[in-house]
Formats: sequence, structure tokens, C-alpha cells
Amino acid sequence: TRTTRPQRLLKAVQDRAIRGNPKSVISVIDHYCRNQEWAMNVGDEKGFILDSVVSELNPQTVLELGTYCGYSAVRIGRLLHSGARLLTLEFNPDYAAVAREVISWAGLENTVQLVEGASGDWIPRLREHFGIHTFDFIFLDHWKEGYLADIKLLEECRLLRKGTVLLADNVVCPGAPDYLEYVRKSPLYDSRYFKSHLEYTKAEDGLEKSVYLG
Ligand SMILES: O=C(NCCc1nnc(-c2ccc3[nH]cnc3c2)[nH]1)c1cc(-c2ccc(F)cc2)cc(O)c1O
Ligand SMILES: [Mg+2]
Repeated sequence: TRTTRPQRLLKAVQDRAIRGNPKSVISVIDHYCRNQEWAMNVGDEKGFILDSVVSELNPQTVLELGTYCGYSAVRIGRLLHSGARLLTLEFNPDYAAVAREVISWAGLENTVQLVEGASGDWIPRLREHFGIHTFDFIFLDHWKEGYLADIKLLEECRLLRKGTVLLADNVVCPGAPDYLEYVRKSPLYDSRYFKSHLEYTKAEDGLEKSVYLG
């Protein structure tokens, strides 16, 4: 049977990227998605904003919701200092299988841990299962209609602390209107919008950065 888009993206990485070199994995994926076939990675333009938020924060514990092919896990993982860890949740087993290979090709298997399953099932179990107290940084890039429920769940499970930074992809395209309204209205968050473009296109999109005030 035909290969899937994630499988073709993985083949491009294995054929063209240098093993153990996250920068080359990122540039191979961006070149492939811009020139061969589009895929829903955060991409280079929004990726640059993601890099600056992560570099400024220098987080020790990171949660990513929605791994897809592992592009943003590699983008974030490459910037983490020794001892820092990224936990990335992915619901779709086919995406997860490809992402594990991409993360391993980048040499980040000791920094990035991929967990398969639904965010709603895993979030309440992160503390007892992974010994996590709170997260310093959270990147939301999964079901757009799940963003709001999942940050409310993170609040309830006390996995946020004063200063935790949440960065949400696609708040314009495909859009997460209920999430935006909540973080912009709630006194619990200080929120700001970084205008950009949908990955590899000219369409508007952007990232919403929200600091939890606790
Ligand atoms: O849907 C997206 N991303 C999400 C994948 C996913 N689908 N289900 C999950 C899941 C669900 C429970 C989960 N629990 C834990 N991880 C989970 C992941 N993640 C997405 C879509 C677009 C896009 C824009 C314009 C278009 F014309 C078409 C597409 C762009 C992007 O940057 C995206 O991130
Ligand atoms: Mg996205």
C-alpha cells in the first residue's frame, strides 16, 4: 500500500539529514515541506519565534501536546540544557512511530520522551508516572478544540506554577477561538499574540504566548 505523508517525511530525513545533527533534521524537513509536500509542522517562521521563547526561558521541564512527526520536539529539544527534559504527548500511533525515528535521528532520545495516548488521559497521571512537579514551558500543538480543556486540566492538576509559559500554535489557522478568549480574559494569564504565517504558506497564523500568574 502507499506510504503515508509522515513516512515520506521520515524517509527524506533518513536520506538527507546528518545523524545526531538536529539543525540538519530541521532544515531537511522545512525544505521537504516547502518544496515537495506540505505538512503540519510549526515550520521555520513560527519556529524562529518558538526558538526565541525557549532560549529566553531556558526551561528544565517542558510539555508538548501534539508531537506529529517530531519537528517541534527536535526544535525545542536541541535548545534544552543538560538535565532538562521534554515530554511530548501524541495520540496518533502512526504519527508517534515516525516521530520516535525523527527524534532518534536527531540524537535527542535522551532529552525528548514521547508518550502515546490522549492528553486528557495522560495529564492527570504525569506527576505520579513521571515524577513531575510543575512545567516551566508548555507548547500546545494538538487538537485545536482541545487546547482550552487541556489547560484547564493542567490548572486543576496543579502542573502550572507562577511564571509557567504556555505557547499555542495555530491560534488563527485553523484557530482556537475559545482558548484565545479564555487566556486573554482570565486574570490568571498575561497573554500576547505573535503574528506570523501558517507554515510554508502566506496565510496568516500566529502563536499566543501566555504566562501563568498563579
Ligand atoms: O491539526 C493540527 N494539528 C493537530 C494534529 C493532531 N490531531 N490530533 C492530535 C492530537 C489529539 C489528541 C492528543 N492528545 C495528545 N496528543 C494529541 C494529539 N493532534 C494542525 C493543522 C494545521 C492545518 C492548517 C491549515 C490547514 F488547511 C490544514 C491543517 C496546521 C497545524 O500547524 C496544525 O498543528
Ligand atoms: Mg501546529
